[in-house]
Amino acid sequence: MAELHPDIERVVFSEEDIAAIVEKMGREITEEYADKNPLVVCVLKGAVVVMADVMRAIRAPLTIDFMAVSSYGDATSSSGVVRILKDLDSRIEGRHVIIVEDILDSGLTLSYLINMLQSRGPASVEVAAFLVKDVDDRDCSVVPRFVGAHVPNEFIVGYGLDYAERYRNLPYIGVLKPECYS
Ligand SMILES: O=P(O)(O)OC[C@H]1O[C@H](OP(=O)(O)OP(=O)(O)O)[C@H](O)[C@@H]1O
Ligand SMILES: Nc1nc2[nH]cnc2c(=O)[nH]1
Repeated sequence: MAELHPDIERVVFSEEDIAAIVEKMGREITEEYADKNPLVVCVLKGAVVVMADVMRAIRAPLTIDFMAVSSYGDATSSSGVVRILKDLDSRIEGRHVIIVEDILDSGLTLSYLINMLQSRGPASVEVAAFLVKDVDDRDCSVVPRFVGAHVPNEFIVGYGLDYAERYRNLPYIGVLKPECYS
């Protein structure tokens, strides 16, 4: 087990928890997409870690692509104004697209992305969200087809998730000590 980072107050998902969630998501996606050759899209930067794990847990042919977006907001919330920093390399017309996200919080980022991708004529667009935060004010238009696990409404880091670009490389997911927020 990895040594606990001194800034982490509490672990929410251990490496073992994460591995089990990844396998479950991989199994579910494999069952539904075995014959569909999906395009699995990673939303950078946060989803890069879950993407690397989940794509290897999908036992079916697929291709991958990446988008980089930036949501305007402060370090712990997004505003819904999304800027595309890197678009897909692939055309998605007629393709079954699965967007892999590390976390669904307000839903603003995904809502924007889904609308944008839908306008390009894919066969389908679904979301695989590793974590879904239990919040009251979610944009209800976003309903992930695949959910890894639910988390309470608190800010978490690790396994791709950052605070001010730090902590993405922690192999577990946890809550920061209050004194670590600046
Ligand atoms: O549901 P929402 O409230 O929109 O929040 C979810 C988004 O927030 C995080 O990204 P962030 O904008 O922090 O960028 P990052 O992926 O580069 O960390 C996360 O990776 C999701 O993309
Ligand atoms: N790091 C991090 N990014 C987020 N984006 C939306 N919710 C969260 C969260 O809880 N942690």
